[in-house]
Amino acid sequence: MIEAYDDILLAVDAVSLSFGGVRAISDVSFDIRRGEIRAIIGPNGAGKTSMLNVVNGFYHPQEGRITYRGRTRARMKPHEAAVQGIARTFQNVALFKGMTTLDNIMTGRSLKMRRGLVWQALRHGPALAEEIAHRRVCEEIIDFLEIEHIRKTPVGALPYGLQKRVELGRALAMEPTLLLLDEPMAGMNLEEKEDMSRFIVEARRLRGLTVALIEHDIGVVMDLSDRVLVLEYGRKIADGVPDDVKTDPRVIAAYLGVGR
Ligand SMILES: Nc1ncnc2c1ncn2[C@@H]1O[C@H](COP(=O)(O)OP(=O)(O)OP(=O)(O)O)[C@@H](O)[C@H]1O
Repeated sequence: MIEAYDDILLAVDAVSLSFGGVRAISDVSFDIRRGEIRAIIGPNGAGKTSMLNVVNGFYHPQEGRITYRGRTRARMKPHEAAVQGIARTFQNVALFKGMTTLDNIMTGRSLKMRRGLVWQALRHGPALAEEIAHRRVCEEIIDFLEIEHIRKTPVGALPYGLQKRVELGRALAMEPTLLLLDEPMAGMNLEEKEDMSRFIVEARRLRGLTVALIEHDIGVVMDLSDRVLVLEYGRKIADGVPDDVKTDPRVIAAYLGVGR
């Protein structure tokens, strides 16, 4: 298991984010501990995706601070997030649809490739050795995610559930410290959700990952997560272990009870 479970990997402190007149996030603070699976839930429009975009540097909050691995950041671009070990998947799958599963997962390695494009194109000498090493990492991920049978299939031809799995593979290929998953099980049937849950738990165990995920399926969230942050209209209304959050009257009123 993870040794430093109590360490804070990421702290969000009094963050507020507006788009023109729309306040997407209002004064939200929470943290993510190293090695935990942290869920962010809430009704539609609660600010969940905006929060992931703040964490990975895609949006810059007007107020508040983000501290990652002990360093408080000013502004950060998404590609810097990747360099710092933050990877993410998207609500609507963002893969190269004409490329195969293997090639899509290989794109997750691009930051780790040391040889330039010319060397890569020549596929010769050190560049070839490097490519083989990257391929090996990707093949291991393909085995791990049980998608060997589709490794040469263009992802556009795959059912949605498998595309989500390939997207997870690409994120894992980045060998992140913090993995952000935006609705990893949306549109999946029960069996696919169980598979995805298993992969997330195993990725955490085997790779020492920390995971933050947005998910609407409350059953999955409560089973999978160590702690759950609940947002409503951009505000934090609850934060704690699943058993406490489940029974919190504000959460029941805002989210669980009315099925919005
Ligand atoms: N780029 C943007 N420009 C303007 N408004 C935005 C933008 N992104 C989000 N918003 C607004 O901010 C609020 C929070 O949106 P966000 O997508 O973060 O919520 P969410 O909880 O992820 O919702 P959902 O569950 O529907 O994905 C909403 O009112 C939304 O319309």
